[in-house]
Amino acid sequence: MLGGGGVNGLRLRGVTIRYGAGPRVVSDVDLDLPDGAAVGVVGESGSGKSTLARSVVGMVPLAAGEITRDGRRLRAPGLRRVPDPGVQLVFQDPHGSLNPRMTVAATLTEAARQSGSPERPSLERVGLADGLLRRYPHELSGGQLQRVAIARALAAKPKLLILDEVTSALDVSVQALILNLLRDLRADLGIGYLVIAHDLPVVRYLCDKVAVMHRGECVEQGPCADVLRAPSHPHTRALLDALNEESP
Ligand SMILES: Nc1ncnc2c1ncn2[C@@H]1O[C@H](COP(=O)(O)OP(=O)(O)OP(=O)(O)O)[C@@H](O)[C@H]1O
Repeated sequence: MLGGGGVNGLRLRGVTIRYGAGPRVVSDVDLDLPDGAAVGVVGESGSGKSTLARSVVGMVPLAAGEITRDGRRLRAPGLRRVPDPGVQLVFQDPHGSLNPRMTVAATLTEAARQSGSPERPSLERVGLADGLLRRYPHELSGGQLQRVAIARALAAKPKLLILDEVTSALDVSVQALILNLLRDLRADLGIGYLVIAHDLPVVRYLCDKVAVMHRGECVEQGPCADVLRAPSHPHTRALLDALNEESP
């Protein structure tokens, strides 16, 4: 069923989320990610960024609104979770997101099988040597694990990767390498990103547009250059101050 009017890319309209009978933690959010676009979502802790990201892949249900991709309704209240391999989520903590009892090769083979892909995603694509295929997660560094998690997400040949604080758990020097990798992947594969981040330089590095969340609402969105340099909303200014943002 078409819910998004045949529009290309991911579209969120009126997305509202609550956990159980609790208060709304995301309220009436509209967001557009045309194919290949990279959009950041920033906001203080608890503002609903991760919840919004999880709703896109169907991990949390919507209380109101809808999410469509290429005009196909994926998420809406009461709608059974529609699988969409075109959107993959990469988590903050690669230790928690990879099965500790599976080798890298087994993890990637399993991801390929689940997505119906004939071939295992390549480690070279994410800057790792094939020699790591036989290792288990505990034998890898945080940066290597995050690269494996990214390779796994690429198995389904997604149009969009949701990156939920993917560099936050890593050392600063490793963060830069992962950001370079993500930028290269986008340039080479044309995939889009929805980047959830505390860190505004991360968003500025990876994204064209940014949306600012405050207490579950999207209070401002627009090109990074406009929003991060000359925010119009007081909460964006407060967020920039809180993060000790330096003038570019
Ligand atoms: N599983 C859950 N059950 C109940 N409430 C939850 C759950 N997960 C998150 N929340 C609440 O939803 C609100 C939004 O949390 P969320 O993690 O989406 O925010 P966030 O902006 O991603 O924060 P952070 O940057 O700290 O990760 C918070 O008030 C949080 O306590």
